[in-house]
Amino acid sequence: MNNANNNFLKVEKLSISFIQYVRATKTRIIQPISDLSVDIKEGEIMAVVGASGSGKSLLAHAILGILPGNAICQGNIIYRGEELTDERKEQLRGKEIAFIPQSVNYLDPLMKVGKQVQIGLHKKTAEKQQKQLFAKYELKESDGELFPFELSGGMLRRVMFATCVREGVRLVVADEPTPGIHPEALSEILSQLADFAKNGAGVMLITHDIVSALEVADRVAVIKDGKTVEIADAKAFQGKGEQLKEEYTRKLWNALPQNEFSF
Ligand SMILES: Nc1ncnc2c1ncn2[C@@H]1O[C@H](COP(=O)(O)OP(=O)(O)OP(=O)(O)O)[C@@H](O)[C@H]1O
Ligand code: NI
Repeated sequence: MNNANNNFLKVEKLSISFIQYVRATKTRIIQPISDLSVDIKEGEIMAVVGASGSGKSLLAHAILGILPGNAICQGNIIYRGEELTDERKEQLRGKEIAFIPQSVNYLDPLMKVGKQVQIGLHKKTAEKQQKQLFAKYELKESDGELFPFELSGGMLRRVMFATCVREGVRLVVADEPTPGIHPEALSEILSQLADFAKNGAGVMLITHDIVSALEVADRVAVIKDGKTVEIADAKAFQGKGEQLKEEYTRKLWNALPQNEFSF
């Protein structure tokens, strides 16, 4: 591995705190992320797993530069050898760095979904490309004329996926892209992520679904209470987890329904 590749994306000792107003005059600080480090190489899929509330979405939002205004973010985020400043994040967001958000509320409620998928595509070919993307994600052509509230959760998720398939994408951050997706579309989404990686992009796949993630991930970062517990090769998730370093990771692995009875 050369140096440039190692420096593709490096999140080092990230901490995120929020100032909360308890009463009119009193404030307190909460720190959901305190010591989080993760890195992604070019062409690699890094799964980020952890319980609800462990800080996965905040990590994604920190990389994208879309944390709420009252968040205090410390630590380093290095992208392709350079500090990812707020300004840089804004420049790259939706272009080199694609985001599939966890909540479908990120879609514009007042814009037809077909139009939303056309944003960022070359004007001349946008409509054609959007239709191809719809076909790829098993959306009907007529669905493009619908507003977000007229689509099911699974359909919305597929629309969001289509919005990030763009030429020139180098980093894809997908925050729980698979819930509510039926099995065929799920494998399509996983293989799309694998395609991004094959084309040289780095992919961060945030998910609760370790089993699906392992189908495509190269490594897995395990997050607990805003800290990195372990970063393991996907291959280490087998048997009873003997190759995993941390007790917490082994427990997570062994608690999966298909592993529970393997003792
Ligand atoms: N704007 C905010 N202000 C205060 N606390 C916040 C804010 N956003 C998130 N948090 C807290 O930070 C913690 C981590 O939240 P985050 O959304 O990153 O969790 P997550 O791992 O993505 O969970 P899930 O799997 O349920 O999506 C939670 O305890 C949450 O309450
Ligand atoms: Ni989340």
